[in-house]
Amino acid sequence: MKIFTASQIYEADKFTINKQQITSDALMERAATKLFDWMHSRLQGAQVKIHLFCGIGNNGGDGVALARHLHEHGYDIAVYVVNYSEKRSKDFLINLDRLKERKLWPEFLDSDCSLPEITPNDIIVDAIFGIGLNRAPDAWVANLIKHLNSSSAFVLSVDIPSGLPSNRSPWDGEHVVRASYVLSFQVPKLVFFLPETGVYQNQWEILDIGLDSEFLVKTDTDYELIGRPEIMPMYRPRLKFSHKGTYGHSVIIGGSYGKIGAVQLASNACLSAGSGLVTAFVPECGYHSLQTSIPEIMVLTDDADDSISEIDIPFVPTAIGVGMGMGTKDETIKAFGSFLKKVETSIVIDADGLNILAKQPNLLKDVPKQSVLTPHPKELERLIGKWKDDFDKLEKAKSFSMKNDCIIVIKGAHSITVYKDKGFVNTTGNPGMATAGSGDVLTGMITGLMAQGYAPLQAAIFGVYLHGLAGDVGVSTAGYEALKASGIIENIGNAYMELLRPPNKENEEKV
Ligand SMILES: NC(=O)C1=CN([C@@H]2O[C@H](COP(=O)(O)OP(=O)(O)OC[C@H]3O[C@@H](n4cnc5c(N)ncnc54)[C@H](OP(=O)(O)O)[C@@H]3O)[C@@H](O)[C@H]2O)[C@@H](O)CC1
Ligand SMILES: [K+]
Repeated sequence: MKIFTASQIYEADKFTINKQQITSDALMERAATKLFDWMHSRLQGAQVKIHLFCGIGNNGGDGVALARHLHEHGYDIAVYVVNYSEKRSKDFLINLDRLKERKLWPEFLDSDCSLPEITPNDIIVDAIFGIGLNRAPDAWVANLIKHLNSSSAFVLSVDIPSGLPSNRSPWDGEHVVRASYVLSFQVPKLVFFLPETGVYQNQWEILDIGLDSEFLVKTDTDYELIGRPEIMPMYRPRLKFSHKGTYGHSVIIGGSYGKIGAVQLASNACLSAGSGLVTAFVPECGYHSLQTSIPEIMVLTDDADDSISEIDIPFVPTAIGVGMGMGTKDETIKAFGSFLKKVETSIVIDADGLNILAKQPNLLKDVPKQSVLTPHPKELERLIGKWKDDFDKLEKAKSFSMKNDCIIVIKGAHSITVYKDKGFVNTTGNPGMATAGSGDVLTGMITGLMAQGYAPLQAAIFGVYLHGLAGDVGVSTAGYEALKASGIIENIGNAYMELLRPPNKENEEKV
């Protein structure tokens, strides 16, 4: 699903009004009807107090129109107009008049008003600011937002939590509505997925307000949300008349004394992702543990006992994953440098491989084109430098990717795979996956996918999705705290099955 910017949404708005020959008021009515239907189907007339806080723009207009529907269906509502500007929008005013025609008089809030009383059992509808927010809210509006946040009531935000800009971090985090739920129109907003701005909403859902599909299909976006519909077409089914050679020979390079487990996890994950053959290349000290823990893989060892000093692979691997647990000793840096000079096809670089590149940026020129880099936040910072906020981080990652022709997987709650000027935002995964070795598993999986013929960008996007899905299946039995990296590997198979399960299978079983 495409993630549009605010200006693209405004364009879609105009395009729809023109093409469908409707008024902007009719579009607002569609939005308000969808909001109402969502609430009504859940509340079914319950007499819970609903406080609607409406701004004076179109977000406020949505709120005022929703208030009318709620009133007509007998809900117990209180409407407040947050009067932060004289520039009221046309459709806001139309809907305000409709309320007044029904003898409903909102309370107008301004800088010297008293704050409405709200109890924890009430519901707040937050329609103060939408995607039109372009500066910090005035102090009294900020104060109102803080009051809403401290109420403990359920907060339903319209389109986007008020006070949260759609293209930058907030001016002050305390002046943003903390939404229990966001009903966002037509398309998700990028801020929902970034670590600094995602915290302002607990859950979000899209309401389809019928923005024109021609516009939505034809318009290119900088970001795309990756869910099952985007992943399925990438899947490469296994062929009946195939053998292990068909699915490639992966090599996983890494490990040092005390950190052989990282290679074990990556190799195992590589195999479970479907690589036909897997060879691990480790320092001598890793030989026995690898041979005994994973009988399916082959092991090559470095002459040195406790860290890598020379990388010598006596065949041409189909795919290579390198860096986990490798350390950054001088001889390892040297070995990694000469390895990069020899290798020709795209590789996957993780952990100490990335730390070495950060220490010695001159090595970047030898990294094969379209290699996949899988940094966690600290490793990313070492590579691309400090960032001001999440948006700056994405821009920096994009220019790094552009300059070095590499794919960067920015790991996080919603990992974002960046290639040149595009970002692919993942939707699977959970906090249980914030555990030792989870990243090694991901590197192994992406390598295993590349071995099977997935192009590097696809391997990264698909691998991140499958890794998250394996973690999601894993927590269903292990729980968040007990899920381990090896538990993620155990569920890679289940994740494939889940991916391939027909969407209606569950229903069929119930019949
Ligand atoms: N296409 C769609 O999907 C549809 C969208 N719809 C809805 O429209 C919403 C966007 O509406 P909107 O453009 O009127 O902006 P909104 O957020 O209500 O702000 C109002 C105005 O406030 C101003 N302003 C900004 N910051 C400020 C500040 N700190 N303090 C004081 N003032 C400030 C700024 O005006 P300015 O003063 O800069 O001229 C801004 O224009 C969208 O989120 C969705 O809910 C639906 O109706 C159906 C179709
Ligand atoms: K809002």
